[in-house]
Amino acid sequence: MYNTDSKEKEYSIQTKDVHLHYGDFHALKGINIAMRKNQVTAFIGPSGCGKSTFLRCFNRMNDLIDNVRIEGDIFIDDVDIYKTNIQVDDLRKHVGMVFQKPNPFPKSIFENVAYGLRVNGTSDKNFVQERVERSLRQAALWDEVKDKLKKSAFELSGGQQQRLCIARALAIEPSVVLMDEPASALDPISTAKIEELIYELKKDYTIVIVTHNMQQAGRVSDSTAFFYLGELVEFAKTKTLFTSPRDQRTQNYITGRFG
Ligand SMILES: Nc1ncnc2c1ncn2[C@@H]1O[C@H](COP(=O)(O)OP(=O)(O)OP(=O)(O)O)[C@@H](O)[C@H]1O
Repeated sequence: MYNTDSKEKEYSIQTKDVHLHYGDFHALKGINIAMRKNQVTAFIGPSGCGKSTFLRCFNRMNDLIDNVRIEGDIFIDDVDIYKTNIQVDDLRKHVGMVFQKPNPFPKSIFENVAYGLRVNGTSDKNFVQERVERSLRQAALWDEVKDKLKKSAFELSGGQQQRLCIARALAIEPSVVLMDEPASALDPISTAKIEELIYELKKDYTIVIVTHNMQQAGRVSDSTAFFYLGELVEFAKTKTLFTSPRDQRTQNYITGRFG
């Protein structure tokens, strides 16, 4: 159903006039954006401006919240994910997510990565083995864990656990990976590893990352979107947005005048 042919497609995520209300509160106000395939897009903006809310729209995580109303269109690889009759489970196989705090399951390292494959009914042992290894390599964790795959995921450090969660997201071969402040709970060395990893992963995936850290946005992203009070104020190539923003509000934010 999803069109992921890289030759044909320029954009992986496109939204048209997206509004989101939490009850009476208007959290997203008419967001239009087109995010390129195999690029990293960063969402920045002061606390409460709607970055995570917008990110959660892309895998329909907001559906779980009471009183949410979403209007507009969100296309992921050409499928309108709110209007087409799709299974949310299928969408989430296509759009993986990594959260702020590492959240491994109380299982072994191996089983954490194999989890999505097992849920999808994959039982071929060799296939699972290969996919787990490949995902751990992609997440730059294989060398650190290859001799202890049967150990509990909780025995890993916080930074390793986060890379394990990235491997778990990659194992089911999504097209898009959403990351909500993936390094904010980590020390500088682990943060650097996650940033390198994000840079590597864009060869194979489209990545959207929410970050409070403007230096991080500058290091890892190709394009940056600045949000303010539920509006998308400015979206541009990262270098352009940080060196010559068009909007005064962006200028104020990146120079530390608020937020
Ligand atoms: N489940 C919810 N119910 C009601 N309001 C919510 C809910 N989740 C978020 N909001 C409100 O929507 C607005 C946007 O929140 P959101 O978490 O998307 O912002 P954010 O930019 O990601 O903030 P932060 O950087 O602090 O994580 C905020 O005013 C928040 O209080």
